[in-house]
Amino acid sequence: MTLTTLIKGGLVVTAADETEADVLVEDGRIAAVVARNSTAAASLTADRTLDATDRYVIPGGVDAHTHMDFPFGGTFSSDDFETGTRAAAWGGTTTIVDFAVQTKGHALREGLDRWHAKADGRCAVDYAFHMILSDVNEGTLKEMDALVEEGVTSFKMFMAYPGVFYSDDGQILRAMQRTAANGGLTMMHAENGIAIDVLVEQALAAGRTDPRHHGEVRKALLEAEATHRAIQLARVAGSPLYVVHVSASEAVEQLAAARGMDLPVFGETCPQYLYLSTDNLAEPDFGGAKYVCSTPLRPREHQAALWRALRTDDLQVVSTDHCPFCFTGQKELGRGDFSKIPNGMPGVEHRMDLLHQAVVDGHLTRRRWIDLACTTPARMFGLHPKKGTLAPGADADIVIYDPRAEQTLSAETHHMNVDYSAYEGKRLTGRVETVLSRGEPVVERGSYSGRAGHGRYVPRGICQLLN
Ligand SMILES: NC(=O)NCCC(=O)O
Ligand SMILES: [Zn+2]
Ligand SMILES: [Zn+2]
Repeated sequence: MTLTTLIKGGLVVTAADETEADVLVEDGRIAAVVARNSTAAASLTADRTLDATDRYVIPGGVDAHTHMDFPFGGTFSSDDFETGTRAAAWGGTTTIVDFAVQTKGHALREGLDRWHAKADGRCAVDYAFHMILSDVNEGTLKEMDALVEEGVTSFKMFMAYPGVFYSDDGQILRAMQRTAANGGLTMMHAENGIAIDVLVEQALAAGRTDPRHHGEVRKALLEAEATHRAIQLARVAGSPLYVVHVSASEAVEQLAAARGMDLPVFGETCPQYLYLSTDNLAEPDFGGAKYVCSTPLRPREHQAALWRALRTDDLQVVSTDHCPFCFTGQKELGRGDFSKIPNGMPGVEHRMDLLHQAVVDGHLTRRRWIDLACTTPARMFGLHPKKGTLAPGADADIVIYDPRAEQTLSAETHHMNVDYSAYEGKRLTGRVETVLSRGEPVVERGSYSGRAGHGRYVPRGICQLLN
């Protein structure tokens, strides 16, 4: 017999509402959300009661952009599915959507099977996959239809990284035409990689080898240009478009203009672009390498545009792009040549808290916090209403959140498998207290009770934001 759980006394916050309500969980699903002043609330009983007095009760986070055990620059990201999903659970994220990789010259199926093998039996929370297209050809295009049918409904392409993941405009157009026909969503890493490589070569030839030059050569205008081009290609193909890790205000302008024309164009940013900047990339003694990611961190002036776009819905999702590499032995591969620093930063554990801090600081409302971190990612990637909300029938992925707890982020205390924190010493108000994944406690009042293998693969439907 399965246990029933009653979460009592909290403020239930969803993207749509804030209600003093109690939440009843049965068989891993939400059975009822009952307003506290109703007669029904008085008669609710369960095998186990969790006290949420003075706490928020929110949906588990949906992080739609992670890279566990991801190959880059001759190494692999340092979190695998076991350590990465455990850290996600600690941070109140109960679903991740990771990127399976097609290797050049190989089938999508081969890459997807490899990602299933990496994740199967290892995850602490539920997971799904996008597919990275590294080699768009006739075979790839045919396979895309089958993947959409089986629940891998989004495909990432790269206008960056020539010779590695890069697709040219013709390949991009063909793949977009395919998603226009099969209901898939095209995701784009929008940076002009061909032009960037020229600037990289020139910088290195001039002796500009430090990490800060990574930010300088990956120019905001080259993000904006690629964003513009991706939008026009999507228009020609008649396909929806989701631009990942947007960091430049000029790229936001492109998205806003497209959305102003009612085009099905969406965008995501990440906490690192909201809180960190080129100042971090300039940290001495190669310290800037910790912050090398692409798109790169930008000068602080870009942040206001990103916060504004999150409020006005020109950006709809905040994901982490969690792709950690240890400083020792991994980031160090690029000492003396910034182009050899593996690209990516850790973050899967801190997204919910960093966005709650945005509520504290007045950038976002509580409901918008939940919308950006839980509900819209679930709808964008075909997981709603099973994931991303608190409503009868939804999976009981629930976080009890203490909005007044104080914490200081540090590599000493985080749970990600990486030897530094991008936010070392940052003080935050608010903290995840208890996390349920399909009704099972995975974090209980600050101690871990999850297990590898609890997390299940979730096939996805198509994007739910299209008319
Ligand atoms: N973002 C990053 O620097 N690394 C991960 C790969 C990608 O998303 O481009
Ligand atoms: Zn990318
Ligand atoms: Zn990424």
